[in-house]
Amino acid sequence: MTPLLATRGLAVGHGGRALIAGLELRLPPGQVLCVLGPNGAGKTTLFRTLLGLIPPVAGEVLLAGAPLAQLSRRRIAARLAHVPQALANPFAFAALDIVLMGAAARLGPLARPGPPETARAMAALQRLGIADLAQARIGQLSGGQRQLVLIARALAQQAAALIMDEPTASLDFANRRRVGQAIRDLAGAGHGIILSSHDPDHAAALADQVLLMGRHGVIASGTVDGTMTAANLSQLYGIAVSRQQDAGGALHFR
Ligand SMILES: Nc1ncnc2c1ncn2[C@@H]1O[C@H](COP(=O)(O)OP(=O)(O)OP(=O)(O)O)[C@@H](O)[C@H]1O
Repeated sequence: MTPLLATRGLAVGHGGRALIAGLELRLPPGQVLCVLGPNGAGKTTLFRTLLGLIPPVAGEVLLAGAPLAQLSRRRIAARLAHVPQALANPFAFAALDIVLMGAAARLGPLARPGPPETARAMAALQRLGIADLAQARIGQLSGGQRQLVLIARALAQQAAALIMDEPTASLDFANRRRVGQAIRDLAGAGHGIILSSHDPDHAAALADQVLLMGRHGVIASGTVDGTMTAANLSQLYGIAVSRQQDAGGALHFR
């Protein structure tokens, strides 16, 4: 099966200098790939490269088998959506307006969203269980609600692959769980999701595959169980890490 997103010999960085090289990622439908790494390892740089916002230092990104470099912004938007961090938004947009931006991403630059786009935006809000927030101002929502609105925007874009920048950062326990469940539901519906996290426990609970991105290159990648070992995480963060598995099978790192 053609992966939704893949990389071949990808090196990412700035000004022609690679932060990380030799990335061979493969994101099939229905999978969550979590990128873990210390501050400054290059997770955001990788995501910006996968989104086509900065060029690779070497290698290439393939979207549904097609080289990203040959696709227009609109073709990229049809296949890949970005969910940024839910930072406080000073603008007085309603949640529905934000989601409409996703629904309109495939329209031409001068086209205005019409009834089909509004219906798609409402359906996305409904799917995430927040249709009642459609008219709420984004600035008045909680961090968790804002994150769900941004995921709804990506869904309204109807791209199969989603890139999420620390989607559960700064969320409380309940919202973290809610957003985590939404991510697993999306994978269950056939989306492929790449996300970053600073929480190994949460990553282990959410992901099908992980990429451990160290300051000097990839430390390991593959399944959660085989990759998230105490030794690999100790190397990744430069501190002693122990791993435990609870009775339910969930992994915990200390
Ligand atoms: N536009 C830029 N030009 C040059 N260097 C940059 C640029 N953006 C980021 N960097 C550098 O690239 C390195 C990786 O940054 P990046 O933001 O990708 O890391 P990160 O893993 O996402 O970190 P964090 O976990 O703190 O978000 C850092 O050393 C950063 O200073």
